[in-house]
Formats: sequence, C-alpha cells, structure tokens
Amino acid sequence: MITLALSKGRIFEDSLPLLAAAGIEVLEDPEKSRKLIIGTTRPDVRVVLVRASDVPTYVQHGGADLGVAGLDVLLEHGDGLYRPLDLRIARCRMSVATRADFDYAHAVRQGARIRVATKYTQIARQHFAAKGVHVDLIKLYGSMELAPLTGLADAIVDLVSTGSTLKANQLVEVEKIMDISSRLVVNPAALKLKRAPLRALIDAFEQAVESRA
Ligand SMILES: Nc1ncnc2c1ncn2[C@@H]1O[C@H](COP(=O)(O)OP(=O)(O)OP(=O)(O)O)[C@@H](O)[C@H]1O
Ligand SMILES: O=P(O)(O)OC[C@H]1O[C@H](OP(=O)(O)OP(=O)(O)O)[C@H](O)[C@@H]1O
Repeated sequence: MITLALSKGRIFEDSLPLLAAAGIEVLEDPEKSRKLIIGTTRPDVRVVLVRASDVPTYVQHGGADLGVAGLDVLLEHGDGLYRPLDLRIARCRMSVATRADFDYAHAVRQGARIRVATKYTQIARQHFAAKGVHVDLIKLYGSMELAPLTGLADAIVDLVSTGSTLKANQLVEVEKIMDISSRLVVNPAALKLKRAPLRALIDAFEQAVESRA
C-alpha cells in the first residue's frame, strides 16, 4: 500500500490533475465527506488528509510514504525529507508587508531593529539575519495582516498571490523574499522499501508536471 498525504483545499484540488495523469482518481470529495483516509482507483494507493503544516511530519515519520507540501511549510519544518520534485502548483510568494506610511528602507538598515509578526518564523529569521537586521519575531497562526494595523508589529512576513488580501487591509508589499510552490516529498526509508512503485509514481508526476509547463 502506498499512502499519499495531502491537505484539503488548494493542494488537494491542484494535485488532482497530477494524480489523474498518473492514472489515479480519488474516490471521495473531502469537502463533502468527513473521512480522513480516502481510497483511489488504484487499490494500492490511498490518500490521507492532514493539515498543510502536518504533511512533512506525516511523511518524515512514516505515517505517509509521500506527500505534497508548500515550500513555505517545508522550510519551516526543516530537514529529513527527500524532495524530488517541484510540482509547480499552489504558486505564490513569501513577502514582507507593512503599512503604507512605514519607512521600511530605513527600518532595515544594517544594525537596525524591526518587529515582525509571522507564522513563518524560520523564513523570517533567516531573511533578516542575512540583511544584518535585528528582528523581534512575534509568532502568529493567522490573520497576520492585523498586526501592523493594531501596532503589534512593524511588518509581517506572509504569502502573497494576487495581493488582494494586503490591499483590502491597506498594506503594501515592500520586499519579496522568495517564490513558493508545492513540492512532492518522500520518506527516504519508504523509497528504499517500496522503490519500484514509488519511483513509478514520482516519474508519472514528473511527466505530468513537464507536460503542463
Ligand atoms: N493565496 C495563495 N495562493 C497560492 N498558493 C497559496 C496561497 N496561500 C497559500 N498557498 C500555498 O498553499 C499551501 C497550502 O495552503 P492552505 O491555505 O491550504 O493551508 P494553510 O491554511 O496555510 O495551512 P494550515 O492549515 O496547516 O494552517 C501553502 O503552504 C502555500 O504553499
Ligand atoms: O494575495 P492573495 O491572493 O490575497 O493571497 C494571500 C493570502 O492567501 C493566504 O491565505 P489563505 O490561504 O487563508 O487565503 P485564501 O484561501 O483566501 O487564498 C495567505 O496567508 C494570504 O492571506
């Protein structure tokens, strides 16, 4: 049995065409069912539904053989996973945003200090350290846009796609940190034990990604 970890929502939706190209269809719609383990048209392949940020944990500890997770989630999780493929789905960017009246260029001069609220503390820490800026990180789990508006922080580090969330809250994107997309991650031990079927699946995903490019 091969177990694939996916999160509900955009990763599940965007993974469906790649699964279809690999000849796999899921047998249930996670938006309609409360089931957490879903069968597929391949009797030896099942999908487990987990929180986006739990995908690396499931794959690393063998709760799933492989999974799909955003680069943001993987960088926050750290090492321990084989990452063979950029699936080019759920594309967005990690950026710094502030209120329009905040002087970001002045705030990030060498040796300065800035208060940053974010869910992505590893990425933010690394980014400001590379600039030589001292950062006071405030960990949040959502609605980061509120932080600069309420005086909780000077800036946020968050995902941006269309920019409409920032715009709706009168924030401006002042710096792009990196492009983000979702990656296929594989448990290294599973790859040894189930080499042939996993390799075939990875190759099918790779071909599907290439043909969509
Ligand atoms: N607006 C967006 N446009 C495109 N991709 C996005 C966007 N927001 C997030 N993503 C990508 O999709 C992935 C999954 O996002 P999703 O919103 O489903 O989970 P989440 O709510 O961030 O995670 P969790 O449930 O663990 O808190 C993110 O890790 C990111 O890589
Ligand atoms: O630049 P935008 O297109 O507005 O997307 C950015 C938003 O998307 C993500 O949130 P979430 O997944 O909660 O939002 P979504 O499902 O509405 O995209 C992210 O945390 C931003 O808040």
